[in-house]
Amino acid sequence: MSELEKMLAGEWYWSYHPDLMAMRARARELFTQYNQTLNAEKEIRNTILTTLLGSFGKDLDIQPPFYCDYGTYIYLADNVFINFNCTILDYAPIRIGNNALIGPNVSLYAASHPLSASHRISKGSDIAKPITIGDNVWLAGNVVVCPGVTIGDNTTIGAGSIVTRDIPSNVFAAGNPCRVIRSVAD
Ligand SMILES: CC(=O)SCCNC(=O)CCNC(=O)[C@H](O)C(C)(C)COP(=O)(O)OP(=O)(O)OC[C@H]1O[C@@H](n2cnc3c(N)ncnc32)[C@H](O)[C@@H]1OP(=O)(O)O
Repeated sequence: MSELEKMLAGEWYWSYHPDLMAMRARARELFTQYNQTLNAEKEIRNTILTTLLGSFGKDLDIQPPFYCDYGTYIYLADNVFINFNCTILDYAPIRIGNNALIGPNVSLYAASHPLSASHRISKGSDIAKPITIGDNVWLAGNVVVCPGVTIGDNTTIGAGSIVTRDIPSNVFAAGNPCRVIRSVAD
């Protein structure tokens, strides 16, 4: 298996393989271009995002600056709004559903490393798990979503939360670690 195949299979892999570094360099060039665009330059933004992202739906609005590692593994549905300074480490697929509101300084991290220091400093010490965010979800400012987390439809995650475990649909959850605070009826 190549390092890319291992990464996408959720196995330990070496993220400094030249092929992976080249893919990340490509993403950096594209988001650097994107981050220099003006709000009125919608066609230029759309062209860059078409090259950068895995897929996206209608009416996407990403406010610069925006950062990601590959872009290729980011899949956005319709009517997604991403506010300033979002960081997405898409070493595994990251899916965001329809009508998402992503607050400022939100970070979605699919990438992780071992806690054992000797393993961490060896080659092959990277691992990634997908993140899935349902439809109509609001992640308030400064939320961090950890690898492998799924957040259900219609849920709100309060500002500053660190989401380490799955959160169900139709709730307000917050805190570090993020816990369900209450159900939210529509
Ligand atoms: C798309 C964009 O650009 S978003 C723009 C930026 N705006 C934001 O980031 C919004 C910031 N506000 C929040 O995140 C808030 O958490 C909200 C609005 C989601 C919810 O706030 P509230 O309606 O006040 O929550 P609610 O009254 O249900 O609070 C219930 C409990 O949860 C606690 N709580 C509320 N928010 C949080 C939070 N972010 N972190 C930890 N605990 C929280 C409350 O203190 C309360 O605890 P208590 O009962 O012990 O007093």
